[in-house]
Order: sequence, then C-alpha cells, then structure tokens
Amino acid sequence: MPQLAIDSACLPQYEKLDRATRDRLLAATRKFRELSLRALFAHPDLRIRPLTGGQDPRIHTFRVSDSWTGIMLAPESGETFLLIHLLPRESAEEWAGGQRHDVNTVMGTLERRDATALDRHAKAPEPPEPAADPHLFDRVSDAALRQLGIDAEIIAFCRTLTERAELTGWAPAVPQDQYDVLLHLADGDSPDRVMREVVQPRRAVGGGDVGPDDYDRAIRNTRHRVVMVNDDEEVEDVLGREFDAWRVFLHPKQRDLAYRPHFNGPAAVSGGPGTGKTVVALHRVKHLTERLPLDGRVLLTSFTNALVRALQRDLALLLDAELLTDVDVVTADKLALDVVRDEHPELGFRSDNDVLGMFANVARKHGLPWPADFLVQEYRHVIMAKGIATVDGYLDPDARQGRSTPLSVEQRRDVWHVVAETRAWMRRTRRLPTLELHAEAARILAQRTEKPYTNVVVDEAQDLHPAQWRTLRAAVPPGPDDLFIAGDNRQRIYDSSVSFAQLGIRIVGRSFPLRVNYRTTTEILTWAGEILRDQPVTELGESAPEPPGLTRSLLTGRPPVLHGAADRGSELAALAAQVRSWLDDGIAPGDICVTTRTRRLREDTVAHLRAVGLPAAVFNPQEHTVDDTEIVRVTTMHGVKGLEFRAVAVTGVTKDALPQLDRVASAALDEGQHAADLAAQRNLLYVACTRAREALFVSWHGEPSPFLPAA
Ligand SMILES: Nc1ncnc2c1ncn2[C@@H]1O[C@H](COP(=O)(O)OP(=O)(O)OP(=O)(O)O)[C@@H](O)[C@H]1O
Repeated sequence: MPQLAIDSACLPQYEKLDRATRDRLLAATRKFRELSLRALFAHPDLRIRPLTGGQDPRIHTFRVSDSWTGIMLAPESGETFLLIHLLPRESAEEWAGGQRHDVNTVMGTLERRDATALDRHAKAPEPPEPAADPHLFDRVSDAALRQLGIDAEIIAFCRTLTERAELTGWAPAVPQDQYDVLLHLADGDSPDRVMREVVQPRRAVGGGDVGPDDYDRAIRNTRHRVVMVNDDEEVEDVLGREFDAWRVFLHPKQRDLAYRPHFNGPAAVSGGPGTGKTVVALHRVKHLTERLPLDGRVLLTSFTNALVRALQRDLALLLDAELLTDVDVVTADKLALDVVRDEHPELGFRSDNDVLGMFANVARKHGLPWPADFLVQEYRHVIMAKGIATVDGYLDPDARQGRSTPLSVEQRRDVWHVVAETRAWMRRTRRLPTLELHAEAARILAQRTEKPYTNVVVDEAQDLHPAQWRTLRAAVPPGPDDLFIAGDNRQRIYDSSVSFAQLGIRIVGRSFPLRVNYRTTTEILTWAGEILRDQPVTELGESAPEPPGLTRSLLTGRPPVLHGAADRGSELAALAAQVRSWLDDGIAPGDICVTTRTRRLREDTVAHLRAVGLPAAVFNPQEHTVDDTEIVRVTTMHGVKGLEFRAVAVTGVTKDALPQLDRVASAALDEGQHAADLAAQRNLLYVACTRAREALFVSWHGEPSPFLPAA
C-alpha cells in the first residue's frame, strides 16, 4: 500500500485554506494512502497529472479544489508519495515546473532545487571582473566540497559567488542541506567542523549509503523537513500546526540531542537565543518519559512561573495525557519549598528585601563598617554559593576566590558572625529566603535514599544560583541521563556564576552547541549581537570561553527601528505610534510586547498606552500566563526572559537607566562583582531585543545607553 509523507513547506499554505478546501485536501490525502497506484492515477476527482516539460518527471499535480492545486512527488518505483506544496492553481505549474528533487547520497536526504533558476545562472555570461577578485569558497577544494555532499552543479554554482549575501539571495534555489553546508563554510567554519555539525547529524539512520534512486529511504531520513503520516488524524495534526512546527520538524542536531538513547551522565545544550534549546528540552522530556521505569518521574524546570506554564502547555502538545502524569513541571524554588514544607509545614517565605534589612540591622547592632549590600553579597556569592557551613570553611584561603575586596582574618570573623547571627534569626522566626530554602531542601534530599526524580531537565539554566543547583542535583540519583541542561550564558541577567564541576555536575565531553536561530530575523539578530561586542561569552557552568561559532538565522526581515527622543513624553508618544502601526499591520495585540527598565516605568507605560486608547496591561511573569491574545503586554526587561513575540518594543534604553548604577556593585566595594553586574545589565538589553520574531523598536530619551551598538 502506498505511504504518504508531507513536506514542511505545506504547513503555512494549509493555514490559507478555508474549511471546505481543507476537507477536500484531507479526502485526497486519504486516497493517496488507501488506493492502489492504478486506481489513484485513474481517479476522476484527483486528476493527477505529470507536468509537461517540467524539470522533474516525478512531480505531479493534483486537484484539491477549483482554486488550489496540490504538488506531489510520485516516485516511479517506490511506495512513498510526498506532498511537496499547496499553491493557488494559477501559480502551481510554473513553480512546480522549475523544481527538481535529488537524493543527496552523502547525507542521505531528499533535497529540492530550483533547477530552472540554477540552469539560467549557469548559462548566463560571466560578468567581467578583475582576475584577482577572491571568491567566497576559494579556500575549500572541490574534493572537500564533494565530501560534504555538494554535488557537481552546486560546486560549479558556488564557484561563481564572491559574497555571503549572494549566497543567501539564492537560498530558495539551492538544495536545502547543501545550502546549510555552504552557509557554514561562508561563515568561516572549517570543513571538518561542517562535517561534524552539519553533515554527520543528517546521515541516514542505521548508517550506510543511500543510493541516488533510493527516494523512499531518503524521504524517511529527511525528518527535519518531511514527516510520514499514517491516518487522517496525523495529517490534520501536522498540517494544522504551522506555529508548532517544532513538534514535528527538528533540526538534525536538535533531534540528535533530544533523542540520543542515553547520555552517560549530565549533558548540556547551549546556543544563542532562539536556537531551540527549549524545544530540545521538551523533546528530551518526551524521550525520557517514554523510557521511564514503572515508578519513575521526570522533573522539567525553568526560571519563572510564566515559563513553567508555557512549558506545561507545550509539553501537553507533545506528550500523551498518560505520559504527562509522569512529569512535574515546576520552578526549582517551588520544588525546594515543597520538599522543605513536607518536613516543616510551618515554615514561611522571606523576601530578598527583607534579607537586606536584616543584615543592615545586625551590622548596625555590632557597629560594623560594611554596608548591608556588601554583607548580602558575601552571604550570597561566597557563603551560600559555596555552601560554607562553618567559620573555618569561610576562613579557608580559597573560600573567597574571585572576590576582589580583600578581608583580613579578623574581618572575616566579623562578617561570619553577622551572617551566622542573621541566619539564626531567620530560622528562629521560621521565615526563610529562597537560598535558605534551597540549602534546607538539598540537605533533606541528600539524606533520602529514594530520590524524587529519575531524570531532571533544566531550561533557562544560566541564571540558577549554586544553591538552586544543589537542590536539583540532590533530587536525582547520579548516573546516566540524570541531568539534561539547556541554557546560554549570553542571556545571564542575574548575578550568579556557577561552576558545574564544583557542584558535582560533570558535563565534560557532553556539552553541545545549537547554532540555527528559528525565531529572529537576521537583521535583528545581527544588530543585537553588537550589544555584546567585546564581551567574552563563557561556557554554561564553566569559566572557559565558549568555542567560537556564529548563531545564524535563516529568516530575513526589516532592520530594527531605533528612536531617540528629547524627553520621556515624546518617547512614549513614539512608542504609542509604533504599537498602533503594528496593530494596523495586522499584528495581534497579544503578539506585541513592550519592555521597560523598571517596574515603576512599566506601570507608567501601561497608563500612557491606555490613555491613548491602546489595549495594554502589565505582565508579571510570576503571576500571569502568556496566552492572552487580547492585550499588548508591558513588562520589565527581566520579565521577557525566555519568551518571544512577533513585535517587541524595548523602551527607556537611556544612559541613566542602562546600566542602572544603583543595581551595580560599586567598583570600590568589589571590582569583580562590579564587572559581573555590568555584564548582566548588558545581557539584559540583549535578551530583551532577541525576544522579537519580526519587528524590533528600541527607544530612549536624552542620551542613549552606551550598551547600544554604534549607529
Ligand atoms: N526545529 C524547529 N522547527 C520550527 N521551529 C522551531 C524549531 N526549533 C525551534 N523552533 C522555534 O524557534 C523559537 C525559539 O525556540 P526556543 O524557545 O526553543 O529557543 P531557545 O534557544 O530556548 O531560546 P531562548 O534561549 O532565546 O529563550 C520557538 O518559536 C520555537 O518554536
């Protein structure tokens, strides 16, 4: 019986069909699965026709409705039909006539090219050019290109290119996997690296070569663009999910990481914004849950309540209801609170502001010279970060490694005294701040022989404090697949720095980068990348620099709009005009997000937008979900962490606000902390700007922030 596969190019087209046409398409796809080849080709309604004079004899068209045509690859010998595209009748034949499909025998994938356009290019007379002009791929030999799966036609084509932009302009015509190889080479990656990162992950499952005529196997191996469907439900499920393509079409590297049978210990996935780390984490949960022992449980955790709720929603799209019950999706803080409350139900929660006040009180009582800020930092970044439990531990010469303010032994004794007294006070009053809850949770979990989880998957890992990591580490027995960690140090916006090795999380040899951005246009990503110019990026959980490598987007669009206003009133007026213009362009209010530097400005901005008749509301990621489509959300820059919107306005990027110096430790107090706090604020601007999918508006009043890229 024939099999049916669907190319991802059909998804956005399906969105354009009305209900009746969708039903007709569904009925047609049923016939492709159920009828014999003879009956199919003779079917009067379907009117399957080969193209006359097309580039690819396997391409056929069929009738979906009077106005829509389906385009199908019907292999001569094989069993598998591939639905390639859905197009309005008047444009279908012209498009289909130019396309050709070939098996890439090196990667084992099925690729499509615009053969007519490439022919035309090959036959065009060479423009006169100076002989010495370098070509884009001069440094790569034909033999190396062949090994990377570039075929003769594309080798000849790429030898004519002199600039990257020429290559990207040809993206729709060049076979998709070969295009990816060429883009990596154009960005300076070595052939060895391209082999490792692009070619190998695409190679056929089960190994071995895929022959040039083995269309069936190539179709099955092209899982990043093609999905096999077995029944009506699956067809509808795939086609009706343009915005959830991540559920079905994983990048080969994403699939490799998510569905690798086992990692022999903790594994980490890093990569710039929008590279699909969350997507990989979700698929990893699917993989782990499907293999869970009878009494096993999986924990999926992220940073804020809003992110946790978004993960719950997305996981429900990926997992059967039965499997979902084996997964807890909660923040690390909620886990710690539950573990502690289990043993001490009476314990309450204490805010960080409260902690600052307590330190100030105790220091004053003892007449000590340090400001409360300094004591809180010593408590947070030394004592709690390193898990120091005794004065001797604190007096150890290595304890304060990385802190730049020297303290004599006597001074350390004084600091320890203040910290110990404050902590005792917290316990006496039965109200603990987050870090204390984690210390207690980790202690309780360490004593338990039965750990609550079989596997722990962590998203947005870059901002967790070592105390939070200790809870997560203690929640799962060490061993294969214990921790799967996704994060990006470019997006670290809080002040914690973490050494996985010191926390007993050994990821050496199991740390993998993702490099394709699926969210943001090249224009926005490139501009935002300049915010981090000269700022070295370290590897997740380590102090070593991240290996070099570009994050690239395959999307293109308009450059960011930058607006400098004379005063706050004019800035707000420009913001309102921008939001209105996005709404006029058909962007739904819920697809628009405005960020501000502080909470006070957030409230103020909402009030202004409402006053001019725009549907705006405050978004607080600890309280709200991200599903409301009726309002423009206004949130702080911290509040957009991990989220994305079609259009984002980043406001108040003013010299006095970024960096906000009252949130930066003074260099006199601790130089290292000063630099780390500044870096976190620079990252904050980067995070806010990289939430935009299509449109980014950045504004300030008075002098612009020094973090902004030079005009
Ligand atoms: N294979 C894929 N196919 C289609 N869309 C994808 C794929 N992978 C990721 N995406 C989409 O790209 C966007 C970014 O993905 P995701 O949120 O997982 O990235 P991230 O690396 O976690 O981002 P960030 O670090 O910026 O929070 C999402 O809209 C996601 O659905």
